[in-house]
Amino acid sequence: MVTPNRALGATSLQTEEWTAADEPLIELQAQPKPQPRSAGGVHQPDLEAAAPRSHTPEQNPQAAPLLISISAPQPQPAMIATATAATARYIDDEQQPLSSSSSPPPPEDVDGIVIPVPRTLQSQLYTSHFLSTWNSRVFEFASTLFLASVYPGTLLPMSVYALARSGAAIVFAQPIGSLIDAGDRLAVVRLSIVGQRLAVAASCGLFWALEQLGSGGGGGGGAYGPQLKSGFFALTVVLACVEKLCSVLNLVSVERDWMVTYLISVGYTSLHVGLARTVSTIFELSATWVAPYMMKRIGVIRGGIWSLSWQMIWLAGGVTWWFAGFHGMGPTSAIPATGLAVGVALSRVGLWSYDLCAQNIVQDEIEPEYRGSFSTVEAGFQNLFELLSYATTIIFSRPDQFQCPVLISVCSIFSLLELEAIEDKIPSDSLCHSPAERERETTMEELPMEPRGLFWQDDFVTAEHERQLLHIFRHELEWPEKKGGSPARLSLHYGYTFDYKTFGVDPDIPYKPFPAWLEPLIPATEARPPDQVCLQWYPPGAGIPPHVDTHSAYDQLYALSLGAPVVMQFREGGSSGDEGDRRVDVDLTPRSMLRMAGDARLHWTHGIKKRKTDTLPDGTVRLREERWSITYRWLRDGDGDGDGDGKRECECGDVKLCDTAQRRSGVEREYRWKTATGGKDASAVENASLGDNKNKIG
Ligand SMILES: O=C(O)CCC(=O)C(=O)O
Ligand SMILES: [Fe+2]
Repeated sequence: MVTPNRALGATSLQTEEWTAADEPLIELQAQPKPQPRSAGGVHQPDLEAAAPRSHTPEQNPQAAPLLISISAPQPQPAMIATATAATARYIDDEQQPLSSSSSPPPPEDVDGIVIPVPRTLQSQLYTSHFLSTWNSRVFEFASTLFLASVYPGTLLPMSVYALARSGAAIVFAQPIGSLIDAGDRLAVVRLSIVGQRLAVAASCGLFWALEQLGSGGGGGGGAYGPQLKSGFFALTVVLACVEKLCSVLNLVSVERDWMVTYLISVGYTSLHVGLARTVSTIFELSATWVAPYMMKRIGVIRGGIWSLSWQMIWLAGGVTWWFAGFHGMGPTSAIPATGLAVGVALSRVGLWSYDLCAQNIVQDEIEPEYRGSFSTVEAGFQNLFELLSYATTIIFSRPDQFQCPVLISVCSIFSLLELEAIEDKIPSDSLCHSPAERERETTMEELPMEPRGLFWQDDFVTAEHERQLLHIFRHELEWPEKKGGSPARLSLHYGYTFDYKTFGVDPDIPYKPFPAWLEPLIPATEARPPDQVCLQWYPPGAGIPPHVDTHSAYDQLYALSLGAPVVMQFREGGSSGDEGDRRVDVDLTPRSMLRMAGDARLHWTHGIKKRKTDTLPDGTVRLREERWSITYRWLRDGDGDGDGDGKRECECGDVKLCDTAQRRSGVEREYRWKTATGGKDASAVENASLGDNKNKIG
């Protein structure tokens, strides 16, 4: 479809001169930087909604996955009993919801001793657990702020700090688990609380001392200032590890048994629970292999959608099973509980896979400088849903009300998927059509404007396909070294390499086959594949000088735009210094394919100014962002003029822009370049436009 107003108006940049010197990069203005699309449309809400979410090993290495999802109900008195059961067993006689007539008898430990849990202990336990979780989260956030203020301008200390903290949780996961399993549970909870508080208090003192020492290594502390600062920092790292381990200890020792107890209360033995946990963990871990494979095959977005769908299907199945049995057998019957447990365990493959897909999208979509704030907002949402989960289980705390939190949780997950789908504008066929199939459906239309010969196609690739491509460009390709300080375009070449001395294919450089990602991007509108394809990366601020792609060498020309939009300027007849030549700006929108033919190809130059913003016709100043383009070139037939010499020649006769016309009219090569480029260095422009030297092409 032809986009109206594609041409941005021939006058908007009329007075600007186009030389490197005259084109200083416009510094970032007070333009609001486009906010990252809220989570690239796929931000990570807490999919567990009404259940505490701790599905990464780092967050909760020990907690049973099953527990996490089904532990939504607050522990009933009987549940607390086994939660703290290492040395004593309690049952609250007054409340005993699990020993109602329709329920099996309350759980007993192997010794069969049951001791009531005092209400005060229950509420203390809840309060303490709430405070521990709160403490840990606030500390995590505050420590980042402290470090940012102590070490401005570098992410290194913060990263070391966070890495050590998370690393400790992973490395010490096993010993912590053994401590919980082997020790006195109440003592372990106490140890975790005291340890966490002490670590936080000591860290605060150290942060204060670090602040006093000043930022950037200098400041206070006299001659020993820097060493002191490093020492203090090392101590804060150790304390962060202690704090993290204590918080995991607390989380696991208090929360884990809710689920275990629930399953035991419906008739599970310890062996059954152990088996269920193992199977569930295997499911979760399988996502580590499933997700990357899936992303490779169908892309991150579709991978994310498949993961969410998988999650929903199993959750729906589990919940249906559970509800079906709920009225018949009661909440404490093993069969409905097993149905729910199986559904939840299987659904978690989807949750983990989704998380991995979302991480990938965040990496690709969110600018590095926003990733920090993005992650804190994300963490905020997780905490919010966690709080909501506690709230629902406080409101619906009896086992016969357990269906309410479960229902709320599942509904939240379903509605979140709906939101994701709407926000990401997932096309209805995106689950089953490959991008390659879709992209050939449309055809090119000529833009109704001067220069004639610009053919356009919106959405040559889908947004999802584009995302996959950008991922490959960013992470899988080897780009040539960047030279110089200012933002410069980098190029990679495929197919034949053009030799500017002979104006033919360079026989010394072997044909470089098109990589798999390029194959589906070859325009199907030409009789044969292009002879040369050039992938170019434009960092913000980079451009390409005005030029015509060598007439004699190449016939038609296509350019696919990916990433951020950019304004390309066409100038009539090349710049000969007079200001009368017409200029037309064309907004190259992402995923669009442009074909240059006729006048636009032969008699107008094209180029992209080196600057950090583009001004649109309505006055909007748009910040440049990373852009990639793929240029496709077809070699002209040799001996097109029929004189038998086999030379590639162009018959357009434009002495200003055509190398054949210039050669025929005796214009010297050097001069020819200068004419075409308004006096700029010739080879620089040719290299700029057509792909640099042989070495780079490799
Ligand atoms: O980046 C583009 O879209 C066009 C690049 C170009 O003109 C060229 O490579 O010759
Ligand atoms: Fe070009």
